[in-house]
Amino acid sequence: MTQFCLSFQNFRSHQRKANTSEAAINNSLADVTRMTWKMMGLQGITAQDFKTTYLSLVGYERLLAWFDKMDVNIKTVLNYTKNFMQFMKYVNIDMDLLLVSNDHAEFNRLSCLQIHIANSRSGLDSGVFELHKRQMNSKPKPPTPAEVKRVLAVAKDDFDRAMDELRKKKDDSGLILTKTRVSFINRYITAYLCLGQGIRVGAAENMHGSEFQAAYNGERTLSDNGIPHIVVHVANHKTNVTQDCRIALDSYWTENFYLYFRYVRTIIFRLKNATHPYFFTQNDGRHYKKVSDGIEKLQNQYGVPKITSSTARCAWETWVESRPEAERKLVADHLCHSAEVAKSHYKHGFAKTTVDALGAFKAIEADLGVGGKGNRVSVTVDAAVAHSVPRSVATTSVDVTPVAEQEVPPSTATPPKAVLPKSPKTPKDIKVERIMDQLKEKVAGDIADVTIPTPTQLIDMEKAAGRKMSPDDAATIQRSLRTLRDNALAENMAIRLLKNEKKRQNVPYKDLLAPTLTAADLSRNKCGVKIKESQLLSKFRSLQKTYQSSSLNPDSDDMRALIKGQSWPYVCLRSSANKGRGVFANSSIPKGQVVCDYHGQTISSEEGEQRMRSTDPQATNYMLFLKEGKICIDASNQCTCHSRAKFMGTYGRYMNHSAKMWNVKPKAVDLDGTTVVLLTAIRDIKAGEELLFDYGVRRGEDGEDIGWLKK
Ligand SMILES: C[S@@+](CC[C@H](N)C(=O)[O-])C[C@H]1O[C@@H](n2cnc3c(N)ncnc32)[C@H](O)[C@@H]1O
Repeated sequence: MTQFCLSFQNFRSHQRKANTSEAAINNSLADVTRMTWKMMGLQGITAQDFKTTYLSLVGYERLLAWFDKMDVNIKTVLNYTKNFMQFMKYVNIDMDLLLVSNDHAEFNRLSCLQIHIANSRSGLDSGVFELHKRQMNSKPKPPTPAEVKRVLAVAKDDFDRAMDELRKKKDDSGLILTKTRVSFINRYITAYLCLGQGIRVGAAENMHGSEFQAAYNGERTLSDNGIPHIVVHVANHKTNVTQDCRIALDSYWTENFYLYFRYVRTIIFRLKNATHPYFFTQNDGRHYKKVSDGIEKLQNQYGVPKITSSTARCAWETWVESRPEAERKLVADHLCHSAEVAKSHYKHGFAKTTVDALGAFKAIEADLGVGGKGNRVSVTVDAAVAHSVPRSVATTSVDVTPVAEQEVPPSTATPPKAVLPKSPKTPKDIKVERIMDQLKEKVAGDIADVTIPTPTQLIDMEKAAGRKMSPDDAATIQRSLRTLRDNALAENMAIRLLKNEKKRQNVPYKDLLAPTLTAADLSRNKCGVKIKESQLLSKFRSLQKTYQSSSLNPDSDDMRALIKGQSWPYVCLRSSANKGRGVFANSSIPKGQVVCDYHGQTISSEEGEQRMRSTDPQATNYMLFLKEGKICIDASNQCTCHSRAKFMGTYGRYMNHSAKMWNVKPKAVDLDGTTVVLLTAIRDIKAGEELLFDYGVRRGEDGEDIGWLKK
């Protein structure tokens, strides 16, 4: 008891020196006491008997098992262990004073315990990290800058054509612009500003005609990127955005802005018999209000991914997060972020208040290369994309209802956060991190110095400390010490398991050893995580199944993210003549590419048939019967992995049938215990083609003739 109290005092005085508050010290000590008493309780030791020697490895392992059994929140466990580890440091200080000279074995024993706790703790840490990673992977990711550019690329032809018509007019007499045209031109230009230049909604709306005119007349020119462009300063605005902004226009855009200014605006004004100071106006001559609406219409019309200017900014912010400081600052500048916002997003504490996105776009584009870089499914943006949408769709008339005056965009004072924003660290976080770093260093140093004792030596040490240690416990300690240092043991263990599994299942060894498996699983072991046999084996089995059934690795984080986020890059939903909705290629698809998945509720065939019987035979049918395994995937009802709204938008359920012209084939795979049907292109598919697969049935449920089933 004396040693324990002394350590408490030591702990207190050291924490006070580190300026930790009394409340925090008391909290830590409460954790330590709780943990120690629990360890003792689990070993059947009463408080009266307590000595440091009872802080044993077995007790600690039992404690972890107890946490497990009680389903204690992992963060609580981390907290307890953190405090316990810190405390142990001070026990060791005592040990230095009291034990090293007197009781070498006790000192060694406690060192082993401390290392073991560090080992488990980093295991827990990486567990939390894994969990976080999995959660993040299951979230839909923001679009990449390359995807942002697609919005503009797809509609560019139509825009150029519209502007060409304007260009051909010598004067504006007799020039007639339909409302649809005006609306489209407005949208395209504002989309360019919001998406292409990263200007927040609101800023460009406040651009004055006179500002553009002044710039056009040569008041301001700039060519610091080697590309001549004019810069329009937008200084006078009414929104609560606090920055001025600069819009940089290359010659292409200067001319298009001019055409807009010269013809589109004047026509609108003449129609409405009004004058207006603002550069952008609606069809009825009013100030162009809700740019984000316009952008959305453009995206709907052209069937390109939904990107608002805020998600465009998210894309930049997310992308730039992993970039060097200077680049982060550059993007913050270009995105017009205030110092405050920039600080919380990128933590560099400074942002200019101007926009010169052309430079940023060029710099970042150069860096991204074709199709983008980074951890996302990339979409290649090339000229082909611009032609990828059938003209019939492109010329569909759009709703040009003027946007109501009061539809002011939501406050732009608080720009949206990047998708993976790191919340600002509190002083406490920083302190905890520092302490943890110190501890890690200490532990790492200890490991480097400690010669790993053999199990026999460990048993002897325990004997010297007046305790008994079983050979199993000794082996556990040794293993935990070794896994901290290298993977060899864990690797051997895995291979041994594989070999046993091979014998049990009587399958070729190489089929079990999936290429990504050992690397991914064993690398975690660098953190000292013990491999659980059961986990390893179940992973091997599911991998084995999925590898056999698909050429693409379905058991990959990418695949999970695609399914969860339904971020399949090659497809879009459109209406299909006489068939309801259908899935279409939004760009050319190479043969062998998995285009999307079909999933829903997995039920038995019998249950599926029963459900079919109880629904209206005329209703659209979303049941997919798989001969293999006699199961049915019911995609009319919500799956377990998506919300109802999200599930209704999953692509596979909208894929139509063709018996003769199918271009996609289904393949069932097992993904984390759920059957998912992956749909793979059987040939190169052109942009705009409808994707079809053979439902495998030629007659109706009651044997009736159904024409489309045979085509
Ligand atoms: C899995 S859903 C396909 C999506 C469906 N088109 C929709 O809009 O929800 C299957 C249903 O689509 C329709 N369908 C599929 N292929 C078709 C085709 N080739 N011709 C006509 N209708 C078709 C049928 O009504 C069928 O029950």
